[in-house]
Amino acid sequence: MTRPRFNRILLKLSGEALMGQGQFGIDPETVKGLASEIAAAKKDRELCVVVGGGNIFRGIAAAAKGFDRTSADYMGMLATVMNSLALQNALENQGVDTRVQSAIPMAAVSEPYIRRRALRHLEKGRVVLFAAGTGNPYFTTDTAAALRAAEMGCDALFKGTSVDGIYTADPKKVSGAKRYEQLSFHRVLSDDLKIMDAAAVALCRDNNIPIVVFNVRQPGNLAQVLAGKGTATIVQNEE
Ligand SMILES: Nc1ncnc2c1ncn2[C@@H]1O[C@H](COP(=O)(O)OP(=O)(O)OP(=O)(O)O)[C@@H](O)[C@H]1O
Ligand SMILES: O=c1ccn([C@@H]2O[C@H](COP(=O)(O)O)[C@@H](O)[C@H]2O)c(=O)[nH]1
Repeated sequence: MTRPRFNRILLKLSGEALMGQGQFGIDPETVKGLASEIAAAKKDRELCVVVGGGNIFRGIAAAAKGFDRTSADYMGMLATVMNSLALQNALENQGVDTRVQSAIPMAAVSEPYIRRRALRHLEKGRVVLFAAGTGNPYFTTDTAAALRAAEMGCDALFKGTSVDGIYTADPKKVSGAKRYEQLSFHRVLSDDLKIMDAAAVALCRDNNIPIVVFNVRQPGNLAQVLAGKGTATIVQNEE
């Protein structure tokens, strides 16, 4: 199947994509590799990025162990700021102009999120990294990615994760699960395919933003998938 070409995209990177072979945290070599793939991708399109925080802190996991959920979620959002700064640093080392905008104002380390300013950065060819998720607890960075993709008028949301698409069930738990090549938003929601939270999927559906799910931990895959090749699942509205 040939996938369409997109000119302004939002790339959502799972926090785990920054861990490398480790079980936790940020691996500088891995971040450098990701940055060079993003630098190449940037040459042909406008690009914004949202990075998750799962390599450092997940609010819901901490809440299950007795943490106050809202405090834990704020800690999770702070984790995404660290990841964004790490990626910004690696991108700038490769000569890519970037700005980090945080949904939780943090004047010493980033710009606050200002939609019109972010749009201007994109027009000037800068990569904009949106940090701190939506700025609200009880959300995820997938929802933040869908929200910012809608606000920035992105043509598509590319979700780079540790699986190469959407399966009939979680492939890490169900060995016989089958991968879909394409799917409707309706199907993702009605079959409760937990690749993204429902709020993010519904936001993309309502704003007609296709979602492309691919494995970003496989080197070189981002370029392949952006070129409409490689293994991925595309989610879009039915004709
Ligand atoms: N139907 C499905 N098809 C594919 N993957 C699925 C499905 N259901 C659940 N998953 C799981 O969804 C996960 C997607 O994780 P994702 O990258 O979104 O993590 P995240 O929480 O956004 O990132 P982070 O690491 O930043 O917290 C995969 O690891 C996969 O195991
Ligand atoms: O809008 C948001 C986004 C994120 N969080 C918290 O951050 C962590 C890490 O994000 P992931 O999407 O899991 O990578 C998340 O578990 C939440 O605790 C948030 O509260 N609001």
